[in-house]
Amino acid sequence: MTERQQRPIWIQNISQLVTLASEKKGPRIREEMKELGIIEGGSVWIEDGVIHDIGTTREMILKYLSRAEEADIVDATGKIVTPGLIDPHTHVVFGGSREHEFEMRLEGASYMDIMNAGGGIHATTRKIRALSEEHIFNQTSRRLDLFLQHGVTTLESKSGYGLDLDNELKQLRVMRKLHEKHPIDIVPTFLGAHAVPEEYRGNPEHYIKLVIEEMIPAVVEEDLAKFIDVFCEVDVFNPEQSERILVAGKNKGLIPKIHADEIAENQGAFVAAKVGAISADHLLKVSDEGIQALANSGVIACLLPTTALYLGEKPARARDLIDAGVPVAISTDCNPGSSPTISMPLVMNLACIMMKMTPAESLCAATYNAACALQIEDRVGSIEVGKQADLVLWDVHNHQKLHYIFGVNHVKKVWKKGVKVVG
Ligand SMILES: N=CN[C@@H](CCC(=O)O)C(=O)O
Ligand SMILES: [Zn+2]
Repeated sequence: MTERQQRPIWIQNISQLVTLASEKKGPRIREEMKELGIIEGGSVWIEDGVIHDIGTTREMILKYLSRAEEADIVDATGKIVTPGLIDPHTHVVFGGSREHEFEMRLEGASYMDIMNAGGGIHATTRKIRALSEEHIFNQTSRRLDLFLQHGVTTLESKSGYGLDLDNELKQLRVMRKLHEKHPIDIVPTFLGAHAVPEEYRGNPEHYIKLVIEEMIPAVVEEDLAKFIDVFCEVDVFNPEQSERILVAGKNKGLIPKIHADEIAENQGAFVAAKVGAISADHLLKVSDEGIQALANSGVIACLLPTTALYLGEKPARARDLIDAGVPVAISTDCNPGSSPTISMPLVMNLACIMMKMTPAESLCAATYNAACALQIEDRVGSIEVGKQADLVLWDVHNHQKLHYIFGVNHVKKVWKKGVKVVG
């Protein structure tokens, strides 16, 4: 059955329809992050894959009773509906796993020690280079199923485990195929500057030349990425190199993002502000001045609390960022080293528990502001007439409970473009 021929879906008696709708366009800051546009006793009519109408169940019965027989009716008594979650920072296309590094870290090794000794990103790079496209596709597709079961309907995915022309393109082509075949929408980011590969050790400038002169043009030529990212970190790419790579990408039409101030303060926030990045991600060690630079330039802070937890680091300063007027998004950072998780609901719980964000701020950060970090807020991230019908039905009475009870998957049903894909 094509999308055109689908029966309409009518969700009724929703305890809270959490729309995130607002007059405000663009990323939300400060108090705006708490405005959830809740309709108590809500109802949604979905038709042709889009949100056709919303209101209270009482209003919607008056409007749609005569068409009730055409529709598949869902009774959502005692449950809430939110926009599909959006994960704006993942490394979900990877091969193998790194549990031995987890044990090494438990015994005292640091993330950077392991990477500098040829593990970490380099270990996953060896895997990606060795595995076939088909194998990587199948492994990632199973991971995407789990994301979907946990309420994620769109995610960003970075390359950065190929670290040579062929294998970076291989990773990005897998993303394109997954985007076509899997219900989850994938927004691709080129992260060729994730590490200096082992064969260029001691020669970063030669690798940067390859990224700028060969990889970026090839990625753009095949239209394989929307964003460009760089791991701006002590012992990886310094601020000047990071800026050069991001500007080269920007000049070819890619939108900059940056791994900023994750392990050490490394001027990442300033680079983000200078190049006009859409987001600066991690920010565990950002300085007060760095926060101000982000606020002044409207860069979105994408915070990754599971990474801080997993690496045993202090969480990012979400409160200071929000108070300074920086829009905040949150993400899993799904990767095999510093955050092997697929759970945005866990990230939302931890945004509250570790970073003292309120449930409302957390939900905004995982939906609307996350959509802004991917520049797709015109079609997803909130429940508004005409937007894509990407919705989650949660088995909780109110949105606070979603954040309050943790370690449980509250997802009951998920619709992607108006098609039920979970439940
Ligand atoms: N910090 C750099 N990149 C990832 C980790 C990648 C890996 O360890 O494989 C991150 O965002 O945490
Ligand atoms: Zn990352």
